[in-house]
Amino acid sequence: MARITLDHIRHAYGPNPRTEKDYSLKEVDHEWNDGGAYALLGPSGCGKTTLLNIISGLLQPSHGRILFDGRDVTDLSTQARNIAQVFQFPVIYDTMTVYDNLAFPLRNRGVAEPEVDRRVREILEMIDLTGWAKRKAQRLTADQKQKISLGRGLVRNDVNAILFDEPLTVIDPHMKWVLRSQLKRLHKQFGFTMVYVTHDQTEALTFADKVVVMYDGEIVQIGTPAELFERPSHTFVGYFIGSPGMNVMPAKVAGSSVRVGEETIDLDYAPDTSRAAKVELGIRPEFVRLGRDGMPVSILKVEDIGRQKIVRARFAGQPLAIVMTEDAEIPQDARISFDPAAISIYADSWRVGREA
Ligand SMILES: Nc1ncnc2c1ncn2[C@@H]1O[C@H](COP(=O)(O)OP(=O)(O)OP(=O)(O)O)[C@@H](O)[C@H]1O
Repeated sequence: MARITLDHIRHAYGPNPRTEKDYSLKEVDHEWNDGGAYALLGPSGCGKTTLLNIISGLLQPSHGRILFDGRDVTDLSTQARNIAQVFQFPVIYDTMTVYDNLAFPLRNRGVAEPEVDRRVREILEMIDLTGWAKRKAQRLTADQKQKISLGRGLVRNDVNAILFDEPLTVIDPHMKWVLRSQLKRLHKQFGFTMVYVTHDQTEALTFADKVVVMYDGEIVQIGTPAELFERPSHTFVGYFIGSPGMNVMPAKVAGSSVRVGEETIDLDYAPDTSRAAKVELGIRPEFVRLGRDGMPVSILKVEDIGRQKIVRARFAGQPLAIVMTEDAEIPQDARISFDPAAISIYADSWRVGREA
């Protein structure tokens, strides 16, 4: 497995890119750890596949270099990069048996038959197709074929990295959960470097140690699931991670206090927003306290979602979501306060840290 260095990578699909807007992938300059499980998460069109294809060698970046364990592989083909890939739709040989499909990547590399057999049986069990080993792949359902693709991606343990591009899209919801947990287990057991593209936050948060959130051709945050939840670096991360997403409201900062509408909230630090055209306050619905003390709020609606309820309210002229436990009481004349440690201030959409 390999450490992957993305050295000032940028990509434009069209010729002669001039402005930032011409780049489908804006500058990425990061190092991803050997044995790390990374998820690339973001909405459709944000550049996830572009970045994955640059890592795999299907696409040459317009600028920058890519290194595996310090070795420049920018000009190498996918095959020479020694990478396994699993795509959204099955890539298998229909006329071969399930067993032979899984054995193919190993036999291709000259692995001895007893070892081929051991690995293939292990994978067959993992993807729950042991009973189908001798069947021709063409007889299988789309779901089963995709499991073979996944198996082919995992069967070799000498690859530099395994890249997954939305691999579970065609898999049914229960099996999705099973396979995701197995991927996680395999990662722990073998320490593969894995990069997993998805637009589904649950998939990203359960699979990865580090989630790479992309928005509009840019990486806006790389963090553990907890970091993305507690300290979203960009308002987009706040919206995109969590359900409901973070409350983001226009604000004005003066020293160590912040105004939202007519309300003033004290902070325990003084964020520097002096150069920002747009200043916002972010607070996750889980960290808004609703009770008898604090600032006035009008309650519009209460949604019961099982063990929790979501209160839809209006605060200082802005919509506000509040998450409460199922049994929490909502008083007649409800008021709110924000957990000071959970308030984030954003200057032109980027979080201004407490150290600022
Ligand atoms: N071959 C191409 N030629 C021109 N533009 C492209 C090409 N492939 C992608 N793009 C553009 O690059 C941007 C990023 O696309 P990309 O496929 O990387 O996003 P994505 O996050 O993987 O989206 P999705 O989840 O829909 O696959 C989009 O604006 C897309 O239209």
